[in-house]
Amino acid sequence: MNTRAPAVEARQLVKTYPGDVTALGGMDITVAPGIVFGLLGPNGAGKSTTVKILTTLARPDSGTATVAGHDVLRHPDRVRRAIGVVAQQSGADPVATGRENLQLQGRLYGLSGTALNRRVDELLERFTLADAARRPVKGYSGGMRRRLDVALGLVHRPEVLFLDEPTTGLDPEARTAMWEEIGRLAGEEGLTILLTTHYLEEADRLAERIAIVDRGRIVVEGTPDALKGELRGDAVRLELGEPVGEAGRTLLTGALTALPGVHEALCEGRRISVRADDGAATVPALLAALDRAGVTVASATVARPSLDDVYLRHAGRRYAEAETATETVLAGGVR
Ligand SMILES: Nc1ncnc2c1ncn2[C@@H]1O[C@H](COP(=O)(O)OP(=O)(O)OP(=O)(O)O)[C@@H](O)[C@H]1O
Repeated sequence: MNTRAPAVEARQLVKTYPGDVTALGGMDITVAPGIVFGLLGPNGAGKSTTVKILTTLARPDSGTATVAGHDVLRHPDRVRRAIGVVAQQSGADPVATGRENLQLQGRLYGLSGTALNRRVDELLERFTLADAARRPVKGYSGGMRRRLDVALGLVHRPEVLFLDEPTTGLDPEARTAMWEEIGRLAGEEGLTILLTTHYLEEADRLAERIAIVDRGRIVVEGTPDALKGELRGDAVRLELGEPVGEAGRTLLTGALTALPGVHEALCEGRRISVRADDGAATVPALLAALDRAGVTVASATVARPSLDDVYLRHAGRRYAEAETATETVLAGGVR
């Protein structure tokens, strides 16, 4: 059992932005030291606001938080010494070389002389940037820039590293390389990593524990396997010929959950999600029940539970829908 104090502890963080936007509505997080903790949620869920508060860049309206044992409101300077931050936007100077960027960052943290040079060389090597070290950053690929950003966040050997959407905007190859890099970092010298992501796959792959954020709160937290394990059996998804109305929905879900081996059924618009012991074996009975109810089925698929199903269960909507809903809001200029 891990008896060390939490690396990050936030209690009931509330943050409201002008225009009555509640970004955080009582956020609680506890991150044990030495693990990769994933804050997973769609755009606008409140992940960046949480990171800003924990990294002392914003103040909560109420609530408390400690990072590496220091109170973010009372001792922001101590927190800043103990953390590394890799923000969504690169902090590197594009005109300076990779080496110069690292040297400047090191100096800001009080390193100098051979200690600084040694640390810079080590990081350039570590992030496979040694060959590009003398080239201006503006000529780097997206993946190289991101690796430099992470190296910059590590110059002063922080206890806690914040990675805000580390792979957003990277092509699939660079994303996989970054995942491998983060995986390697995780095993190192007790470093704690808090990463935010809106990629289900990223959280599943990297994080030892995941907290799902929806509308400014944690809706569920646990290991990826435990979260998926909550959902017994297979997920069966049925696409309907036409949407089902409110009244029909209750009748249908009642009829489907009465079938043997079916644990739950959720109907939203044209889609029915069913959880069943043996998905493939249950499909014929599901189709027959829907046929009896006069509902036409366009397609049926069987899958192992994914984090998307966990999100649906706890947030009450599909992950992709939550993302689209936010995009609509953004397109409307509300943000
Ligand atoms: N400076 C601001 N002024 C007004 N509203 C804001 C501001 N920053 C964030 N918000 C709003 O607060 C909510 C939470 O935003 P936040 O950026 O924390 O979410 P997020 O989960 O990090 O999303 P993203 O992945 O897009 O960064 C959203 O509704 C957002 O529009």
